[in-house]
Amino acid sequence: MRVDLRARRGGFALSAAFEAHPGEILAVIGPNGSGKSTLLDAIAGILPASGTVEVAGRVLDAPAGSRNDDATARRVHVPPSRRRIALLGQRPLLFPHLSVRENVAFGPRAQGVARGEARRRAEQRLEEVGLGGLASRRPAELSGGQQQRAAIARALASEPDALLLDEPFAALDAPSAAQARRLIAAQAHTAGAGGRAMPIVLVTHDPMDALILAERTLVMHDGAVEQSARTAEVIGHPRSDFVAALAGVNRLAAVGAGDGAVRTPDGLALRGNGDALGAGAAGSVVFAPGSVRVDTTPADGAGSVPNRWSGRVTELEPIPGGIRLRTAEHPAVAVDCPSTHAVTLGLHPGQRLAFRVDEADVSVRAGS
Ligand SMILES: Nc1ncnc2c1ncn2[C@@H]1O[C@H](COP(=O)(O)OP(=O)(O)OP(=O)(O)O)[C@@H](O)[C@H]1O
Repeated sequence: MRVDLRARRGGFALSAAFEAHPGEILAVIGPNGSGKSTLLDAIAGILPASGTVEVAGRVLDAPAGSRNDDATARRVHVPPSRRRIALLGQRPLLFPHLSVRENVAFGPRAQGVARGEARRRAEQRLEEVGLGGLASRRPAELSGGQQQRAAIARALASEPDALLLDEPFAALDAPSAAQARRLIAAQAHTAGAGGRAMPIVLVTHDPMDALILAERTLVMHDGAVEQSARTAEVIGHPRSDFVAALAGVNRLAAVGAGDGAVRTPDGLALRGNGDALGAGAAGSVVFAPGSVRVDTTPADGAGSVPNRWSGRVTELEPIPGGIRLRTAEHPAVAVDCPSTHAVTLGLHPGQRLAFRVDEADVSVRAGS
C-alpha cells in the first residue's frame, strides 16, 4: 500500500505519506483530533482526497496527468465499494435483521459470489474467529466482543486487499480485546485472496497495542505525520511529549554538559546510552519511571553525581502494581515505586527521597 494524500474535513487539513507492506501491521497513533480516522476515511475513499493511493498494485487515487506513460490521463478515483479495502471501526455495525452468517456472507454476495460459496466462505471465516457455533444468531444475540469478531469475519470474507482498523479494541473488555488482537495478528500473516498477505493499518490510542502488534508506527499530529519509524524506536525514543506521555516514559530536554553527561533544564545530571551530546548540544533523554530506584537515605553524591538526585514528594498517584510519584524539585520526572517497596518506604507527601537510575536505562538522543 502506497499512500501520499491530502484531504480536508471542514477546517481541518490532512497530509500524509507512507507505505505499508503486505503482511505488515502499521500502527497509527496520535492525540484526539490529529486526523487518524480522517486518514482511514481518505484511504477508503469515503472522504475525497487529492494525491495517490495504491493498494496491491491497483491505483485507487491519482491526480490528473500523474502517470508517466500518459500525461493527459484523467484523475483516478475508485469508489469505496470497488476499492477492495475493508474499514472496520470501533462499533461493529452489523445488519441487525440478518443472521451473523448472512452478515458475513453479505460482502461476497455483493461481489457476485454464488449463494452457496458465499455461505461456505462466511462459515469458514466465522469458524476462524471462534463463532462457528453462533452463525444462525442475530447480532443482538451476541456480546459486544462477539459482535466485533463477527465484524472482523465480515471484513475478511470479502477478501480485501487491505484492512483498515479504527480503534477496533476500544469498546471491548480485556479478554475480548485480547482475542481480537490475536485474530488480527494472525490475519496479517495469513495469505488472503490470490495467496497474498495484506497490509493492515491499525489506528489505536494505546501505544502498547502498537508495540504488541505493529512492526512500524506512524505518529499523527495536527493532520500531519510527526514520526514514522519502527515501533520500538517510536516508543523507546519518543520524539514528542505526546508519545512519551502515551508510552509512559519520562522525556526531558537535555543539553550536553561536556563531561559525557547531559543536564536537564531543572538541573538533573544524567549519563546514558545512545547519542553523545557535545558541550552545549541540544537533545533529549528518555527513561522509564519504573527504572528509577527509590530510597529514603540520600544516595552518595546525590545532586552532584550523574544519575542520582533527591527530592521532596509532592504527588502520589496509584498505578497498576504500585505508586507513581513526583517531586517538587523535578516535577517533570515521574518515578514508579512497586507497591511492596512503597509500603517499606512508607511513602507520603512531603517525604524526602533519594533516586538513582542506571546509565543503561537512560537513552540520549541528539536534536530537539
Ligand atoms: N464530519 C466532520 N466535519 C468536519 N470536521 C470534522 C468531521 N469529522 C472530524 N472532523 C474534524 O477533523 C479533525 C480530525 O478528526 P479525526 O476524527 O480524524 O481525528 P482522530 O485523530 O481520529 O481523533 P480521535 O482520536 O478523537 O478519534 C478534528 O479536528 C475533527 O474535529
